[in-house]
Amino acid sequence: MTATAPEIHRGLAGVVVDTTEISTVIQETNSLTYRGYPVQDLAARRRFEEVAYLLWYGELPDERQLAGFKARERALRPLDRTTSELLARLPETCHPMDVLRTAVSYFGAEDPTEDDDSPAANRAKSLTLLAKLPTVVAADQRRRRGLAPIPPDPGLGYAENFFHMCFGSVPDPDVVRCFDISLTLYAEHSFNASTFTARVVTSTLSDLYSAVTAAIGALKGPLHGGANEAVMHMLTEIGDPQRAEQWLDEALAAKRKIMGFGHRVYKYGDSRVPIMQDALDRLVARAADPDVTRKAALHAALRHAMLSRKGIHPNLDYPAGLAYHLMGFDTPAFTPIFVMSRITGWTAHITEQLGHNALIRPLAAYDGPGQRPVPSDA
Ligand SMILES: CC(=O)SCCNC(=O)CCNC(=O)[C@H](O)C(C)(C)COP(=O)(O)OP(=O)(O)OC[C@H]1O[C@@H](n2cnc3c(N)ncnc32)[C@H](O)[C@@H]1OP(=O)(O)O
Ligand SMILES: O=C([O-])CC(=O)C(=O)O
Repeated sequence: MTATAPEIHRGLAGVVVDTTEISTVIQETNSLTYRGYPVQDLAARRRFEEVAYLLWYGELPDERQLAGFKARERALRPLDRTTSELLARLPETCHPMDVLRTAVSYFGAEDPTEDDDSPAANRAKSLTLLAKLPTVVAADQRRRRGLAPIPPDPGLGYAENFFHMCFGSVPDPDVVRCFDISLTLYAEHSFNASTFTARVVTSTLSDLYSAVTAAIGALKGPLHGGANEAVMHMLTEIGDPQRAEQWLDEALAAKRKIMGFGHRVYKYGDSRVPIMQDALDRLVARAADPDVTRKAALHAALRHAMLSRKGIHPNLDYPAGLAYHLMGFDTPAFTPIFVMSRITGWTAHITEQLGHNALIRPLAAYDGPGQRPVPSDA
């Protein structure tokens, strides 16, 4: 009797591995919902802190709950001296995602409750990370510019405080709003590679910091979160809107992946792109600067060329990359900013995984050499 060959799903494409209550893409409407709420409505009507609360607690906060949540987050923002000194010792040649990964690993090492995986302990750790990660990202960007860190301001909201810690000032509310929208859009996306990584680590009953450290590693790659930074490098390489089509033809002929395009789940366009593109258009319009207009024209030209050549739509990283550039952030900080937002989704999934845990351990079809004798020593 011949055994039937197992069906292989490379990259787990199309495989449903578990249930989740946190978010879903509704294919019929091409809409993403967090805990049932359409993300475009959350982005339009709520601030990122409220979205974080929703992802963790399952419901939007009332006024009192939001005030308490904000106060706790603001109080946790400062880094202690040891952490600041440790991070300042990391080589500036390393990627800022390495700094973030090291920071989270260190937060775990110094937390005496690291192995307490009760919901209350994990909620406290999640809030600590949400509060401290922007402080790490901002200090690291300033260090690379040869500038001293700026301490967090507990009087400012999450988005405003990040600008303050990066630049020593808060831009006008339109810019802050565009940034806040990007944080809402980046917060959660079901079983993407980094979230799944966090769930795999959690499924072994390892601790939250280990799961987040691993997730940061997964997000860093250019096929995932690293694409927002890669988009900016690509636009810089192309340089001129007139070159977009020729550059694309050559890149496709060389079998290059075009950064910020394509998606495992969305085949007819990422539901988050219209909202982020709208925010980007607002940033371009308010800049009223020929250089910004040229960058926006190049961005649009490449989008049109990619759609006409390959029929492939942009993903969220495409408009977010240029938007972060126009907000003044250094390109290597783009993926760390993604982490500042996605920490909410990752930790919501860690809690959910622990709530009905099953060790994640798939099978592989072996196609190596058949069994053979070990040769005797030479
Ligand atoms: C927030 C996020 O993480 S969103 C994703 C960010 N990543 C990127 O922008 C990186 C560029 N994009 C890609 O590499 C891919 O589209 C991925 C990794 C996102 C999705 O990949 P998959 O679901 O595995 O799709 P797959 O790679 O099989 O693509 C299907 C076809 O479209 C092509 N394709 C998909 N995306 C691209 C792209 N960006 N550039 C060129 N061709 C592409 C593939 O080459 C493939 O063509 P083929 O059938 O002729 O071989
Ligand atoms: O879902 C994915 O595969 C990637 C993505 O868009 C995200 O993580 O936001």
